[in-house]
Amino acid sequence: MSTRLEVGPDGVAVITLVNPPVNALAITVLRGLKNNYDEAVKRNDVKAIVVIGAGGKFSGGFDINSIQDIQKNENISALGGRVSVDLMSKTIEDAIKPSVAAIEGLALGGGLELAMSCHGRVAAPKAQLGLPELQLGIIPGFGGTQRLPRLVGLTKAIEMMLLSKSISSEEGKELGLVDVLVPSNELLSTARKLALEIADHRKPWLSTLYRTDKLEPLGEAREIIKFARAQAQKTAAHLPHPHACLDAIEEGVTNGGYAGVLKEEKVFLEALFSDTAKALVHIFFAQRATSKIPGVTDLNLKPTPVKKVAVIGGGFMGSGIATALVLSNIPVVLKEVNANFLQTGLDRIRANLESRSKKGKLSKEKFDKAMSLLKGTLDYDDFGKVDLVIEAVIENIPLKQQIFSDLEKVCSPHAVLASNTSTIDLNVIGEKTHSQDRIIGAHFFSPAHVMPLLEIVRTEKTSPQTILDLMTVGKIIKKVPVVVGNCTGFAVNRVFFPYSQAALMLVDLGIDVYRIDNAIKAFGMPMGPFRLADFVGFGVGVAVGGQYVKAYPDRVYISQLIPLMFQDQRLGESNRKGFYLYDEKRRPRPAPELKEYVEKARKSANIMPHGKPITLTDKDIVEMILFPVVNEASRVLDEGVVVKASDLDIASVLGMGFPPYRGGVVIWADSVSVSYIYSKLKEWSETYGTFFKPSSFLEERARKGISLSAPATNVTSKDTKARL
Ligand SMILES: C[C@H](O)CC(=O)SCCNC(=O)CCNC(=O)[C@H](O)C(C)(C)COP(=O)(O)OP(=O)(O)OC[C@H]1O[C@@H](n2cnc3c(N)ncnc32)[C@H](O)[C@@H]1OP(=O)(O)O
Repeated sequence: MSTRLEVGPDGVAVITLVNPPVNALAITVLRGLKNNYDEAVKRNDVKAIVVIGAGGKFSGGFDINSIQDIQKNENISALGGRVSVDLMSKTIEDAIKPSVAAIEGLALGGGLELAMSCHGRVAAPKAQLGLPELQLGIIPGFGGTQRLPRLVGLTKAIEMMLLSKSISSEEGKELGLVDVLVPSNELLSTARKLALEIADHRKPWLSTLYRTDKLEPLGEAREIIKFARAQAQKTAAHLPHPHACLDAIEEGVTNGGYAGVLKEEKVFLEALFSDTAKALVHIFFAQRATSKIPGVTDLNLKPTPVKKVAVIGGGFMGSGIATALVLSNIPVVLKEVNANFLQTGLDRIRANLESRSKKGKLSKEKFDKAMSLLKGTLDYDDFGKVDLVIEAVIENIPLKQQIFSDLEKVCSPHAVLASNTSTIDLNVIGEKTHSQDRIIGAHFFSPAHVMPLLEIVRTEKTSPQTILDLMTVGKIIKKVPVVVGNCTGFAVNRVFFPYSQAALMLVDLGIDVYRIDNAIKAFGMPMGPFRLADFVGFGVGVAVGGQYVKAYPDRVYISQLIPLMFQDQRLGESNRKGFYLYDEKRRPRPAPELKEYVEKARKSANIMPHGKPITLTDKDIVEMILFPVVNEASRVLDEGVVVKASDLDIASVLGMGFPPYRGGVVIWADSVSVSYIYSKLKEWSETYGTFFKPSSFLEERARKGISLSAPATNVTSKDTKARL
């Protein structure tokens, strides 16, 4: 892990970044770069310098492992000094010899910042260029906030940074970020040539930091920054770092690039140690760790190529799943029970694709391609040729059992047989087959073509090959697959069931519905529990609630509120009447008549102490709703429903919208303190009943002072073990 220096007879020193897989700028690489530059500048046989990345990738940026080390050890020595000032500016940009970056594959974060410190940039087609640091809760820290606006203009640079949005090298060429675009095989030779031309002053020797030609005039620049601040306030009100990034940009626009670099350095270091950055860096690694499943991904198995998929059922879930598949170029056979249902399913898929086209996210060509991959059917004739079936019919056990026993007969023996059930035990679904090893859950979240999470549910009989094959398809269709065990609600729905239960109990205890939603939204959830109940629909809520009462009778709270409303044909958002009323654009407003239902429910529950509403702060509300979620998460960890705690963090963020800048439900619980959560749950369980009773796992961790995210081997629990 370092760099390589080779000086050619043409007088060009080629410095190669070598740190697979993405040539991240680890401290050794940054040191190597500095040493190579010092040597190249000193040597008489060197006229110019080219920087390139090994293995077809320029660089994925500063090493995020080092960021985590810096955060954990609270020590910035892993940065290797003042990289922005000393290496990027003084050593590279101000050198007496010019440099050219030869970019292939990707130049992200510190990688692009390195390229922008060079005096020219040559790129191969389709390289990915961007400054995605804000996604990690930090800001660009190697001069990017200054150099990018000077190369592409303020508006585009702000968009790229604030949205962490990368562009292609083709777009980079149009904008001026890339000077020359050449085929891969000409990349190095063209970069050498350009470097020599700059050295000989046949091409301009431009130091980006001192350029102003692309910057908007000061007044206009200030307006652009003001607008960006307003946007950041609207879209990310909880987050300070987008504003910090704009502060650094503004300093450079007002007082010059070098002043901007100094401001950026200060702000970058502050952001690095923020809770937001710690949480988002955790999320970065947690997301990648979901692909590492012991006993599955470490067996050297090869994924079976999935060339064609069958989806059974063209309802909302089935059509969403089929949409996700055709969007990723996988041919789909959609099966329904009659021509009418089939047409409705196909129309839904078309509508999903059209909605993307209208938003400019799908070209006409891609739309046509996706539609051409779709075939409707009423029989099993095509099923012999599919490699994967995803069943998405109604939650009816005999129906599903029949389908799976049919599938066993009509599909090839290697085909993966998946069910999108969210409540039915997969062992029961596969009971009537001899193919339990290839039966698996593919639990998509609605809308399936939009939501990024895919819970892959394995039973004790599911084979590693089947799991691997579904994980692979999940990745192809751009989902984050999280492998979980087989239990009611799997990981996400199970952990978040107490979310609505606790909220209903608080209402019966006298707290206002809308106040609860507002407090939870202020915490950072995309919607409060009552807005969510409307969104999901009361029909689903009542049915799923029944399953939980059966599965976890010791910890459910039975409120009459939703059943009372349901009886009166209030179905939630679908008929525009639930806890809220909805206009034709589905905008919610409080429902004045809700009061009567609440009063009736409270009367029937009769749990207010001395018949009087309890008093809570917003903090209490958040804790009384989310600590039971943590409690269930602790059981899920204890039972081994997820492979590791960070899987639950990712699942909570991608499946429930738990705020990523809080790191996911487990890491958040650790940040609050396990013993505090335990003590509160214990107190409430004594006052309000067993719904709040802390799990033995939580109790043990609190007693021993061990975090919830620590691996299970640290604790021996008496509780039940994995139901995998
Ligand atoms: C001072 C500076 O301004 C600060 C910075 O530069 S911060 C870093 C900014 N850069 C980024 O945010 C880019 C982060 N990386 C990515 O977006 C993606 O990994 C990528 C687009 C580079 C590649 O994506 P993809 O091909 O899907 O592979 P992906 O699985 O994500 O990554 C491959 C491996 O590289 C690692 N990796 C990627 N970028 C890395 C980085 N900057 N540092 C350390 N490791 C990195 C991943 O952790 C993963 O490791 P694993 O195989 O052990 O799990």
